Amino acid sequence: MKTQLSETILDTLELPVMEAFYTIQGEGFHQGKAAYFIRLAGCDVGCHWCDVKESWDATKFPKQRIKDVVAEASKSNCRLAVITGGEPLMHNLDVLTEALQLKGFKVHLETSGAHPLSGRWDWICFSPKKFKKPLPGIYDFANELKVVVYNKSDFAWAESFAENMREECLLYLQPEWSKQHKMLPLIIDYIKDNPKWQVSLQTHKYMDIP
Ligand SMILES: C[S@@+](CC[C@H](N)C(=O)[O-])C[C@H]1O[C@@H](n2cnc3c(N)ncnc32)[C@H](O)[C@@H]1O
Ligand SMILES: Nc1nc2[nH]cc(C(=O)O)c2c(=O)[nH]1
Ligand code: SF4
Ligand SMILES: [Mg+2]
Repeated sequence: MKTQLSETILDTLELPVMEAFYTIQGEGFHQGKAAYFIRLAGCDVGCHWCDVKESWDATKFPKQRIKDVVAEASKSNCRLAVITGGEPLMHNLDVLTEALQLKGFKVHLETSGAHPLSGRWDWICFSPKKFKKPLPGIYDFANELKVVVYNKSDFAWAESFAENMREECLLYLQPEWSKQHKMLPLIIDYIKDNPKWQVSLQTHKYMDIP
């Protein structure tokens, strides 16, 4: 079994990092856990309600060596890394995930699934988008499906994905932040009628943390 990545690879490979920060995972199954977030730049999906549009243009952010990104992450107290973006799967994530795992991290992914899956993951949160269709390759690997609900038609759209997921995949409905007041009551009623679903709120926004 390989236990070390070659120094040459770690010295050479770079990724565009918009920001990296130590916080609490605010969403989904792991909500409430301390986690080190690595937000990779670049996204071509174009959700009009995206809460991190600054991440879309990867050229705005300098590339960082994977070695340095992992060294920074290792200074945090936790051993849970969340790779998000932007759309992280626009980049090959094999080396980043392996390097983090070799430092003892569990590595979680936040993705729209619109690009081919790379990397080895301890947890995958799949959040499909209408604006660029996901690739079906992600269906068999997702641990949670987290659908953002922006309007009423999104419930039927969410079901169309749920039926493709593995039996053990957890199902979450998350209100779009600006539509929370309108959509949360509908989500609550929907889940009471369809209890295979659970609510996911962006709890970090209530806690006013990154
Ligand atoms: C910014 S995205 C980055 C990862 C990836 N591009 C994706 O969309 O899954 C991280 C998570 O935030 C969710 N999200 C983005 N904007 C949101 C908003 N305005 N309200 C609720 N959830 C939002 C996304 O659906 C995704 O689950
Ligand atoms: N605290 C916190 N939790 C999160 N869970 C998913 C996030 C993301 O932007 O991917 C996110 C985020 O931006 N902050
Ligand atoms: S896929 Fe993710 S990062 Fe890209 S626009 Fe949509 S929510 Fe934002
Ligand atoms: Mg976020």
